[in-house]
Amino acid sequence: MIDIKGNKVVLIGTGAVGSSYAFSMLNQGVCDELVLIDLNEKKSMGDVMDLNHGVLYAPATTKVRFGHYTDCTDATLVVICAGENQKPGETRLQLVEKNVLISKKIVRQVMDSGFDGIFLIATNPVDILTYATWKFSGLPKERVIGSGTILDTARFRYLLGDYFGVSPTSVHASIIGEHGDTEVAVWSSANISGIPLKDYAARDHTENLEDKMIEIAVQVRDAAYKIIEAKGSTYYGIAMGLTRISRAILQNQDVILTVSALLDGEFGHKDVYIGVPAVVNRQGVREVVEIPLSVREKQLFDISVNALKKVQESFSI
Ligand SMILES: NC(=O)C1=CN([C@@H]2O[C@H](COP(=O)(O)OP(=O)(O)OC[C@H]3O[C@@H](n4cnc5c(N)ncnc54)[C@H](O)[C@@H]3O)[C@@H](O)[C@H]2O)C=CC1
Ligand SMILES: CC(=O)C(=O)O
Repeated sequence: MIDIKGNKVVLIGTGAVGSSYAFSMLNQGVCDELVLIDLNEKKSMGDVMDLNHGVLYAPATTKVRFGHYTDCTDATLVVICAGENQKPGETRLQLVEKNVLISKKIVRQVMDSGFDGIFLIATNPVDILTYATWKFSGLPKERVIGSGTILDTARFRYLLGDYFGVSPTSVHASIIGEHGDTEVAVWSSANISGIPLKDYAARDHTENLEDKMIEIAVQVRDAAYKIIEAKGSTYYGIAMGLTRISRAILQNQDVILTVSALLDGEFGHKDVYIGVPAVVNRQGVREVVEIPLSVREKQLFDISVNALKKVQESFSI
């Protein structure tokens, strides 16, 4: 059983994604203590100093410090953002070999500390890396979570909100499947405050909704490629998505988020970590929520599962 009092988070990997996550956590006052670890110790130490100089202006006093793997012993949450990122034009799946090796070393050191909390993984390809962490750690599936399609869903809701002129919080829609090229937009249940998209669009949007839907789904799928082409890597969006998941865990929120969770029969699949809506709380993933899918969406989801399983099977994880 996880200690429900402590709110200690250990972050491993303080590159662009990790340091943005640390900044976001500090700004939202989500944890009591945030420990930073990276192979590049000097960079982490610099980040610790820099972040601490902002604590005065944060909503809560988070203790930020540089640390080592022994700090994981009593951590509630270990967040892994360490590893290679994509170069322009590279897919997430092309990172798999290098990042699985890095993950193996990191997870071993975390587990050697006696860690008995929850892992949250961001390193790409995130679904495969989450599966690898689950296998390497030996922890129950509920306590190993990947960021999955949290970012893709945020991109989707942002673009739909922008198109329809409403806040993304009023858009209810999700992206499921691989965090990558085979992800699936769930149009069949997408709605704006309960109103199906086609009915909402009929009010004042004259454009062909089908064409717009295709355009938005492509924009979501290819967003990372565009950002990487423009500035080298993506980090703010995922940092805020990771903070949202961390808050759901640390504050025991029972909130439904699209994260990478292990399927155990849900959606007709087993033994694969993939982006799905799931109830997240202090125990990790409480349950996967089997939202209804159209026949076409289910076919696309199956293709996504098979794409991940193919990569999974090519490794002796
Ligand atoms: N899940 C998602 O939605 C997203 C995932 N990512 C992924 O996050 C990962 C990190 O990306 P960036 O921060 O941009 O990369 P980065 O290159 O800026 O940072 C990576 C950090 O990992 C550290 N590192 C490498 N090996 C390590 C080890 N064995 N132990 C400890 N630290 C180690 C490096 O020293 C470096 O500081 C990539 O795999 C990237 O693809 C990025 C954006 C979104
Ligand atoms: C890099 C990445 O996975 C993303 O921005 O979606």
